[in-house]
Amino acid sequence: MGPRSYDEDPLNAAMAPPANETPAQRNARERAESEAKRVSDEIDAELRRERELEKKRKPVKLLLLGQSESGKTATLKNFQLLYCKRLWQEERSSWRCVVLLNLVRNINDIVDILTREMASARSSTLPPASSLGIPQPPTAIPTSTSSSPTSSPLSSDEEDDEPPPSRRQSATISSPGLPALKFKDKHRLLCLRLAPLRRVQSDLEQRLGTAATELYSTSATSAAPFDPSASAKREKEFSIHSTNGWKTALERFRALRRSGEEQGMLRKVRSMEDEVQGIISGCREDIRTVWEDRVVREMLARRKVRPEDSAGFFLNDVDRIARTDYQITDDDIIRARLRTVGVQEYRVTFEHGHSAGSEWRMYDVGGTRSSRAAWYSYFDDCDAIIFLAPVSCFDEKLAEDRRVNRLEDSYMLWRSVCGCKLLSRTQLVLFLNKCDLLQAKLMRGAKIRDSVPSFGDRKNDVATATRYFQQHFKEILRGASPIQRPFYVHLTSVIDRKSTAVTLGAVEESILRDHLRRADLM
Ligand SMILES: Nc1nc2c(ncn2[C@@H]2O[C@H](COP(=O)(O)OP(=O)(O)OP(=O)(O)O)[C@@H](O)[C@H]2O)c(=O)[nH]1
Ligand SMILES: [Mg+2]
Repeated sequence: MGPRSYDEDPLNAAMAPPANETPAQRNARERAESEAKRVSDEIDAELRRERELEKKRKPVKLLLLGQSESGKTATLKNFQLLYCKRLWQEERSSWRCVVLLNLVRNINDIVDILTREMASARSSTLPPASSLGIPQPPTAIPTSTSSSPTSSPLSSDEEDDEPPPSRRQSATISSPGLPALKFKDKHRLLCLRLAPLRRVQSDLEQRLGTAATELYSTSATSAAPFDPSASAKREKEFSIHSTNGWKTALERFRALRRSGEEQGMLRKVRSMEDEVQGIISGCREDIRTVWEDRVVREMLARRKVRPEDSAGFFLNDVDRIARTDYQITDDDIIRARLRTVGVQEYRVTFEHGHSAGSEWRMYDVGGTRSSRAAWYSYFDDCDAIIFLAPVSCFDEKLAEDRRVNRLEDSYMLWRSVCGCKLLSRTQLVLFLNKCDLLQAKLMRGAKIRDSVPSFGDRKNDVATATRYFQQHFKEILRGASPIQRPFYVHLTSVIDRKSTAVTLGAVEESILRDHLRRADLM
C-alpha cells in the first residue's frame, strides 16, 4: 500500500480546519490552539523541573577512605564547616574536651620521658642498689598512654595496647659521645606539679571511650581486607554505624546534656568540664616551662621525638587554651584528634553551593588496618570516594604495624580501591595530604631517597616529590581500574581551611555533576 495523502489521513483530516471557516472563526481557533500549546509547554517544564528535583533528591553518597591519621575526619569537618554551618555551630562546643585531652596528652608524654630520663640519670650516678642489698623500686612510672587500655577498654578487634617505640618510653636513650643532660631540681619539681594532669587524661579518656585512645598493633595482615566474606564476619565486631551526628564519643557528652534527668546530670557534666579546665589552667605556666625548657628540648631531640608533628598538637597554644575562659576556634576543631571507630554516617543537607538543598550521605571510616574490612559493605552505589594519602609519611611506619611503611600502605590500599569491581563507576578523588608537614620535613633535611630508593637523585623538594608520588598513584589507577576512569588529584593540607575550601568547592561540583549524569542514565 502506497503512502496516503494528507487528505486521506483520518487524524489529519479530523484536525484540519473546517473548509468553510470564517476569518473570525479562524482567529478564535488559533487563539485556542496557542493557549493549549502554552499550557502543554508549562506542564512539560513542570515535569522537567520535577525530574531534576527528583535527581537532586537522591542523596549523593561519598566515602572518605585512607589509612589512620590521613586526614579523613579533618576533611569531613571542612565539609561541614563550609556547607552546613548550622550543624557545625551546634557541635563545636563538644570539641573542647577533645582539644583539652590532646593538650594534656602532649605534655604527659613529655613528662613521662623526662621522668624516666631523670630516673636513669640518677641510677647511673649511684652504685647499683642491689649491690647494697636494697630492694629495687620500679623505675618506670606508667606511661600516659598505658593507662588508656584499662581506663577505656578497646573493642575486641582493637585490643592491642602496645605503643610504638617513639611513645613506649620504657628505655632511656644513651647518647654515646654526648654530654649527659643536666637535669635540675626544677625538672623534678615540674614533674611533681604536673602529676594531676595524669588523672585528668584518664578521666577524659574514660569519658570519650575507645576513640580517645590510639591503636598500636593489629591482627590484620593485609592493607585492604575487602573480601566480602571477611567483612561480613568482622563487621559485627567493630562497625559502628552512627547516623546522628558527630563522633559517637562526643555524643556521650551531648546525650548527657539532652537527657531527661538533665538538671542533676547537667550540673555534673558542667562541673566535670569546669574542674578539668580549672586543673589545666592551674598548670599553664608549668606546661609552658617544660615545653620551652632547653634541656627538655635537647632530650627530645636526642630521642628523635617531635611532638609538634604528632596528631592533635596544641602545646604552642597553651597560653590560649589553658584558661578557664578558653573559647574554642574553628581551627582548633579541625586540628583536634579523635580517632574514628567503625564507620560513621553523616546525613548533611547542603545549605549552599552547587548542591544547595540536596542531601549528601558522607561516610567517615576508621583507617587502621583492622578497621578496613568493614568498609566493603558501604561501597555499593557509592558516587565518589575521597582517598587521603598523607605524603609527609614517606619515612614513617604504621602505628599498628611497625614493619609497614606508611606510603607503601597507602599505595596498596589505593590499588585495592581502584581495582574493586563494585567501585568501578565510582569517581575517585585523591588528596595527597599533609603537604605542609612534607614541606617542613624536607626543610629539616629528610631525604626521600633514604626511605623511597626509587626516588633516586631527583630534587628533594615538595614539587618534585609530589609529582613523583602523584605519578605512582596515577599508574596504579591506570593499571588496576576494571574500566578506564579519570585521575582526579589535589595537593592538600586539610588543616588549612582557606585552601581546602577552594579544593572542596571543585570536588563538590565534580561529584554532583557525575551524580546527576548517573541519575540521567537510570
Ligand atoms: N599538619 C597537618 N595536620 C593534618 C593534616 N590533615 C590532618 N591533620 C591532622 O592529623 C590528625 C589526624 O587526622 P584525622 O582527620 O583525625 O585522621 P583520620 O584519617 O580521620 O584518622 P582515623 O580516624 O584514625 O582513621 C588530626 O590531628 C588532624 O588535624 C594536614 O594536612 N596537615
Ligand atoms: Mg577519623
